Amino acid sequence: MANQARIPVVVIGAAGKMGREVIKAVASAPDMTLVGAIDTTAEHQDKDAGELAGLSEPLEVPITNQLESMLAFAAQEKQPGVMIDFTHPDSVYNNVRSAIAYGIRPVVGTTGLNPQQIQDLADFAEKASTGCLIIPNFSIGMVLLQQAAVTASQYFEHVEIIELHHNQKADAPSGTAIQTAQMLAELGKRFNPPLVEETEKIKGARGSLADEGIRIHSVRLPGLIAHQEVIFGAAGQIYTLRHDTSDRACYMPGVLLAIRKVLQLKSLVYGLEKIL
Ligand SMILES: NC(=O)C1=CN([C@@H]2O[C@H](COP(=O)(O)OP(=O)(O)OC[C@H]3O[C@@H](n4cnc5c(N)ncnc54)[C@H](OP(=O)(O)O)[C@@H]3O)[C@@H](O)[C@H]2O)C=CC1
Ligand SMILES: O=C(O)C1=N[C@H](C(=O)O)C[C@H](O)C1
Repeated sequence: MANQARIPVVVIGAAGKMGREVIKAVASAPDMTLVGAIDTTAEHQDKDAGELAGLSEPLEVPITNQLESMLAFAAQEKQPGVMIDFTHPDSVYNNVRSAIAYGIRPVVGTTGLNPQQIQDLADFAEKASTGCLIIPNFSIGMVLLQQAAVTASQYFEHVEIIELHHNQKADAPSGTAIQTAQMLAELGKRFNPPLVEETEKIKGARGSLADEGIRIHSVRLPGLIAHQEVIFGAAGQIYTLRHDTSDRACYMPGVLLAIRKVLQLKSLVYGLEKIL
């Protein structure tokens, strides 16, 4: 495919665990080309993004911390550009606003945006008539788990979520667990009616309380990547749904799909299940 016809992609968080994986995936996609690799880590400035990601050949795209100038550069490409964000909950909101301001479509993997921030970004994307995707989890297995959980929640009154992640994760609960709880809460029924008055002898023992009485428990340990259980209970039975990741490559088909789909959108869409 001629270079002009490829989707120009900017990766922000390029030196991180997910950013490196995305760079490899974009480099191997026949319809995409990496035009920018942004990361604030001082020790990685000016390194070749491909080499940093572990590719045998350089991509001739240096890591830079200059977001605005990189967005301005991408905006000059003939094809509409996409920025994929895997950074940090503290920076993602401003990154996305900047991308939209330059006409670059954001695909957001970073979790930790609060509901007000998501609404603000939706309003901003709508006004700019620009596609934007916020995807708390890019793996197909998690979409299937969530669908099964929604089905089960029609028949169970008691449910708790346990999410388990590596201990370099900044936000808790995970974006995926929050989204899963939201999906169950959308049914409009209250879960976990109390049978006794509970006392937490140590604060937080019963986890965090999401909408409609759904509890989320967060585990952080080295050795984990990303895992989630949704546990339903009823008299005499337990129904457990579990998803495990063993390699961040599991997110890449979803990431590439999102890069292609965001170009067809004119507003903000939340969740991988909406674009499958
Ligand atoms: N949606 C999904 O399917 C998935 C989402 N995630 C989410 O993606 C995010 C990133 O995860 P992960 O890759 O593991 O994290 P990492 O910490 O490994 O990578 C983040 C990178 O972004 C850099 N960074 C931070 N702030 C900025 C900024 N303002 N501009 C440019 N670069 C910046 C960091 O630099 P420094 O370290 O120097 O701060 C780091 O190199 C998290 O929110 C995580 O929850 C993760 C996996 C899957
Ligand atoms: O930080 C991670 O690793 C992950 N973050 C996302 C989340 O918060 O849900 C997605 C996945 O769980 C991996």
